[in-house]
Amino acid sequence: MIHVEGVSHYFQVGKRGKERKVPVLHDINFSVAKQEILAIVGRSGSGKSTLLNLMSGYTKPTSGSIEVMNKKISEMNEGNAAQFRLEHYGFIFQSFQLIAGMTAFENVELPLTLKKMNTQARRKQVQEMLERFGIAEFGSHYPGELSGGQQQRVAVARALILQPPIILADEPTGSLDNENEKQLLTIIQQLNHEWGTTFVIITHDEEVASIAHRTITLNDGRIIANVPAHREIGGLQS
Ligand SMILES: Nc1ncnc2c1ncn2[C@@H]1O[C@H](COP(=O)(O)OP(=O)(O)OP(=O)(O)O)[C@@H](O)[C@H]1O
Repeated sequence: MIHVEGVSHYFQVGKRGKERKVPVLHDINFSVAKQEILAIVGRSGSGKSTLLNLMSGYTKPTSGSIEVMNKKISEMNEGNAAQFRLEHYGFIFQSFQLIAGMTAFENVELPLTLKKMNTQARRKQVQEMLERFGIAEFGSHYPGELSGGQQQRVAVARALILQPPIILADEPTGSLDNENEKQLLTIIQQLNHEWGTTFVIITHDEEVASIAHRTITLNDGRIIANVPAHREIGGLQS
């Protein structure tokens, strides 16, 4: 599904004439299987978000290649990478990233509207998604009228409504309390099982890593561990 091969990356920082290179990732190699839940852990500054940006095609690696579903995203131009993201990825962030001026229903509906799906089919699909996520009664609420846990469920419903094959998540439970975190992890496991969605999740949180099929640990831009959990991909997890 995803193959990261020999990826190194540095950022150029400083004023013109005084630029210097900041190496961030060094010779990163790993693959993600279809329907796998991969957790990426590591200290602050170890390169996790940079790696996710490279996998999503927002950043081009200094060297090495990243292939996603048989396409080299690391070599795509901006337009092709944007199109690729629309068709293959859903994104979940710690900060939800909901549109404040739209209701919960409209936020979840947005990807379907952009896809020009007809109104009736759209409404039905959004309603089903809100029900599945236990937030149907809040459809008419604006994000500012929802709790953090409810907002994150809206954000996850929006990320998943087009059933993308891959979800990239950056600290998805970072703003949630224990109860909301558990609910979100249950939803992730269900969709992973039911729809075969592949998840790559950056996390500081051991609870999140506990639902993963494999955990990669980064330290100073290097993979220092790549450890499978003894849990079958595609199987229902306890
Ligand atoms: N655009 C940039 N320009 C220069 N340096 C950057 C840039 N983005 C990230 N860095 C540097 O790259 C290193 C890795 O950052 P990154 O955000 O990938 O780490 P992280 O593991 O996700 O950290 P955190 O857990 O705190 O989010 C850091 O030293 C950071 O300062």
